[in-house]
Amino acid sequence: MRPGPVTVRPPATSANLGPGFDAFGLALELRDEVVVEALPEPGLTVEVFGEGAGDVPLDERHLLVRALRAGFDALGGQPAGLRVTCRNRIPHGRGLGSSSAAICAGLTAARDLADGGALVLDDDALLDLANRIEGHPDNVAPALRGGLTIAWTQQDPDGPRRAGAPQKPDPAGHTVRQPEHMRAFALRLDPVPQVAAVAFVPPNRLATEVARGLLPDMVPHRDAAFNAGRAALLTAALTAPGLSAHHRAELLHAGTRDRLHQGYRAAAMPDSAALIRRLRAEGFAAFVSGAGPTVLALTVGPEWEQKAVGYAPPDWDVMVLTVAGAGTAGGAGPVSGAVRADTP
Ligand SMILES: Nc1ncnc2c1ncn2[C@@H]1O[C@H](COP(=O)(O)OP(=O)(O)OP(=O)(O)O)[C@@H](O)[C@H]1O
Ligand SMILES: N[C@@H](CCO)C(=O)O
Repeated sequence: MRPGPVTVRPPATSANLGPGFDAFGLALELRDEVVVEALPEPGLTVEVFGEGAGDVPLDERHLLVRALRAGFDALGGQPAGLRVTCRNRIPHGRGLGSSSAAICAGLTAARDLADGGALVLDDDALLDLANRIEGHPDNVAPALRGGLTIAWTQQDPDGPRRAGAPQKPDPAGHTVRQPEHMRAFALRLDPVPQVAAVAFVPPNRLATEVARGLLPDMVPHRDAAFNAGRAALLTAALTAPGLSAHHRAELLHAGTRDRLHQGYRAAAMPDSAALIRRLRAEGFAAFVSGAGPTVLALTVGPEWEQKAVGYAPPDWDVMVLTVAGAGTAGGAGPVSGAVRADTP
């Protein structure tokens, strides 16, 4: 075990993007910064500045600490002591992937501190472990890899006893929600550089668990077929080169329609639903970010960004965010800003 400290900077993420429920995710250039140090003496110190300060627990229940513990378990052992410092910018419980950022930061820091960590927990195993803690892969995939990701789970080709993944919940309460025999995968794509996002963040929170509880067990076949087509269209609208801005904006608008989750959740976020209606009526590709209540509008240039910002309700935060080319664990795309650096 290296003492560190190591610094990791996980990006915010927006999941679903309209039709890609539990599959699509986009990494956004808004990052938390986490410093983790392994100490020779027993004990745990957690400091939180910014988002979540005074709110999240500062002990073993802290989500990032739980991810660190799960990471160290998978890597073969816990350090004697830990010091964790979080400088958070991603708002909590708003649909911008704060919980995934914490999980991915914890796992990546554990891997960076462990001797030979990347050999034991490679990028695929890291994604799978992150998904086991989060419960769905669409935020953790872009949080780890950056860019636009399409995530899915399928039967583990190596069987349920593959090394590096926890087999069951342990007494310390490290959550393992995904069935053991299922494994998470993700494909990373690069949106064209013109695409950015305007995030409208309301003052109120909506917990993902609550929003998931509003979804029905069954949906009409025609709605499933509708979303499948729009999801395919959105992938092309985000990545196909050579489209005019006007044509791309039209395709993004059509490609961000959804019938599988937003309608069922609208009553829990009526202001978000109203803002989406206004933005879409003006041609913006607007949708609920993740489980909400943040509204995201995909844009195709500075004029669109500036116009969209004007729709922000008075007491909401509004941010123009570029796509993050690099995730917590690196990424193949263009990097805006340092992603990870060992603190001297
Ligand atoms: N950086 C963090 N450190 C510790 N706990 C966190 C952190 N970020 C999120 N959490 C925990 O996760 C909760 C928010 O998770 P939740 O999944 O409801 O929202 P989200 O991740 O912000 O949104 P979404 O999953 O829809 O994108 C917080 O209330 C807090 O308990
Ligand atoms: N796909 C998840 C994302 C949560 O961030 C949901 O909408 O519940």
